[in-house]
Amino acid sequence: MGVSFKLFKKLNYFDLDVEFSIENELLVIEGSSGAGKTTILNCLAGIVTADEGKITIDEKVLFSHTDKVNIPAEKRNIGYLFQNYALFPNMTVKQNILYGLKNKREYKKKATRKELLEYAGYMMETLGLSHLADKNSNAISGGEKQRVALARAMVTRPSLLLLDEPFSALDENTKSKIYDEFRDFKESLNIPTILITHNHRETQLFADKNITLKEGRIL
Ligand SMILES: Nc1ncnc2c1ncn2[C@@H]1O[C@H](COP(=O)(O)OP(=O)(O)OP(=O)(O)O)[C@@H](O)[C@H]1O
Repeated sequence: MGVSFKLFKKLNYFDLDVEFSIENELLVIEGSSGAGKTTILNCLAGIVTADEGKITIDEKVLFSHTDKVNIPAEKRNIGYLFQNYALFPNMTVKQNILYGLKNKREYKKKATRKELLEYAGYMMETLGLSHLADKNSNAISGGEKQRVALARAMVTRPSLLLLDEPFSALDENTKSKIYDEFRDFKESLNIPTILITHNHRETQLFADKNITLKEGRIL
C-alpha cells in the first residue's frame, strides 16, 4: 500500500534521478530553488512524463516506462495544490472547490456525487470557509485562498495529496495560524502527502519523513 516512485528525467542542467516510497504519512521535500522538487510532483500528477521509471499508488501502476503505462493526469486521483494556488479568479469560493468534482467521472467507484458534495461541504466547514462560499475568490485573503486551494485538492478524496509550497505566500501572522490548523488537519488526513518547502520550520512541524534534493538527487 502507499505510494512508491522511481523517476528518471533529463532536465536542462542535470538529471532528475530519485526513488522513494511512503505510506499514509507526510513526506517533506526540501532543496534549493531549481533542484527538481516541482518536477517530481508534476511527474507524479501526470503533468510531466518521466523518461524512465515507475509510479504506483496502492499497488496500482500509474506509470511504467518498461510496460508502457502512462495513466492520464485526470484519471490518477491525485490532489495537487500548486505553488501559486491557481484559483479561478472569476469564480466564487464554492465554485473553485467544486471544480475538482466537475471532471470526475468515476463517482460510482468510490462515492456517489451526493456523497462527494456532502464531503465538499464538510471540507469547507472544517477549513472555516463556509461563510465565504459565495464570495469571489479574488475578494478573499491569502490565508483564505490557501485554504480554498487545499479544499479543492482534497474534495475528490485523492489517493495522494501534493502540496507545493502551500504556505510560502502567507505573511508571518497568517502562517502561524494556518500552521496550527494544518497540524490538526494533517492528523485527520490519513493519506500519503508530499509537501515541498524551503522553510525548515515546516519540516519540523509536519514531516513524518523528509528528504533534501540537490540537482535532481536525494542527498
Ligand atoms: N520539462 C522540463 N524539461 C527540461 N528541464 C526542465 C523541465 N522542467 C523543469 N526543468 C528544469 O529542471 C530544473 C528543476 O526545476 P523545478 O521546477 O523542478 O525545481 P524546484 O526545485 O521545484 O524549484 P523551485 O523551488 O524554484 O520551485 C530547473 O533547472 C528547470 O529549468
